[in-house]
Amino acid sequence: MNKIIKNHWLTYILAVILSIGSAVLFAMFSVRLGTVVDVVINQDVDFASKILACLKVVIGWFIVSLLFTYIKSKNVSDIIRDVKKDLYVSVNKKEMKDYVSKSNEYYLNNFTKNIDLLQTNYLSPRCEIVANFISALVSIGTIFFINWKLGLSFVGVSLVTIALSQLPGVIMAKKTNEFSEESANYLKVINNHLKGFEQIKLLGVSDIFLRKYLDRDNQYEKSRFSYIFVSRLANDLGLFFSFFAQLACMSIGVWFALRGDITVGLLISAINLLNGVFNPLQQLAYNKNLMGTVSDIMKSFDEILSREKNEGQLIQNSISTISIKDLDFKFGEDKIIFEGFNARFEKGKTYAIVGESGRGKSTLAKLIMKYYGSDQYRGEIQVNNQDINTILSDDLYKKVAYIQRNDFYIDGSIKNNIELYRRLEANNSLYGKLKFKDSFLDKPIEEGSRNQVSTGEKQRIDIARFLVKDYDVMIFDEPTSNLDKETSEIIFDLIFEIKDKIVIVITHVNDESTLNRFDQVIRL
Ligand SMILES: Nc1ncnc2c1ncn2[C@@H]1O[C@H](COP(=O)(O)OP(=O)(O)OP(=O)(O)O)[C@@H](O)[C@H]1O
Repeated sequence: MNKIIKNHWLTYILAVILSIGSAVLFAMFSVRLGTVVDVVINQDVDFASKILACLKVVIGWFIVSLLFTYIKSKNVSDIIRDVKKDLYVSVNKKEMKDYVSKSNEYYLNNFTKNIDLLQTNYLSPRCEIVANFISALVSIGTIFFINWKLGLSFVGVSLVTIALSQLPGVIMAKKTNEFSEESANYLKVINNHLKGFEQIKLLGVSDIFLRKYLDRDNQYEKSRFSYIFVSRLANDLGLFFSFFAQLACMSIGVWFALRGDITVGLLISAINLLNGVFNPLQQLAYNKNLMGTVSDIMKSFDEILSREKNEGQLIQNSISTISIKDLDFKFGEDKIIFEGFNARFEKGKTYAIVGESGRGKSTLAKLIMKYYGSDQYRGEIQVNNQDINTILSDDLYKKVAYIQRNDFYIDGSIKNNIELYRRLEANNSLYGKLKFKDSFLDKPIEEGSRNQVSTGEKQRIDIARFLVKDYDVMIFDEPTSNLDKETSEIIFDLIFEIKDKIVIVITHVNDESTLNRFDQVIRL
């Protein structure tokens, strides 16, 4: 994160320079305002030129402040754009095992809510805090210039104000984290309920799910309330301390004027300069508290951004064997899936993996596809006698296809959904074998019309996405589960047409005639 932020040092420095300019012009305006008052009191003839000088400074201040706001916004939006880009790239470069260890909503929350919090609670305050500090410094410096004793007294009062304004920072940090966490939980529930809309409706369980939703939303809104309240409270407390401080400073100023240490005009200048001290100081304390709230969010970004180097060897030659040796694997402490399991798959042969539901058929495919790390199982999984953990994952996925049911679609035609933006050669014979007519391939599958594609058709789309490319190994996970007998036979015919590859089919089909077509049937 810090690296991305540092990359935008130029706009940040520019913003700092402009904030110095704005503070200096504000101080100049305050001093000139005092001279205008003194001119009036002394009935000087130079009144018009003093007013004009004052006006020029105000216009200058406005232009510089406008530029500051523009550059600050640019700095913030450029950083946000880069953070999001890096997050997207990092998520896509994650190893399968790392990605699936977190929920989709965890990532979604980081791309949305946490990005917003990064902007409001860190990047914007980060620019403003410097402007706040500089404004306070220049204004106090100018007061020193008017009268150093007055300046010294103001510094004392300011320091006390800053110290008191820090108090709510710790609570603010806690409430921000709670708000972010509750947002992720909320996203999870709402996302799931929307996905399950049809089931909820058809089962008539809307009321139950409404209650579940309200429970979760209640937690979320409570955390939002605490977050907003504590943030506002911090701001109001800052204002409260600042009012007291201004009152104290003003009293000190009047006392100096009464003693004749400063003129009435300079007293007015000093009082106006107090705006350049206390508003920014109050903002500074508030911004500092805000910036302290995002440390957990930053850690979360860093966690996503941290990329294990995608290292590993390429698979030498085309894949001729996959061996599983003495595999022990369990979920949690007691759900044993494999114990001393051995299997060997060879090029040119077809394998059926059968077994009752929940035995671990898909888990076996996922182990080969590195969904689980080597620290999660014992034994060895080898491709061409190379341990899969030493193999570059992307190379594995280039050579091994794992075809499973999924609901990933892009807006476009069925053909676009098979091709998924890849430049592929025409596959008319494959489409013909899969019974895809031209009218079907051109059919739109956009948001809203997805229900117009049947489950069996979707299943064939899933299969076609992989069959259009050349792989050494093809693992089909229940390729015919939603297909009629005739289409199932077409799919099996297609599968058995595949030559010179390792073909593994996870299936519930148990008719002997189909199973007999495989070279080996592995029963789990
Ligand atoms: N990430 C996980 N955490 C905990 N348990 C899991 C996880 N993934 C799967 N399981 C459990 O492990 C068991 C094996 O799952 P798997 O999907 O491999 O079964 P399967 O043999 O393919 O079943 P089916 O034929 O029903 O698809 C199941 O009981 C499943 O509930």
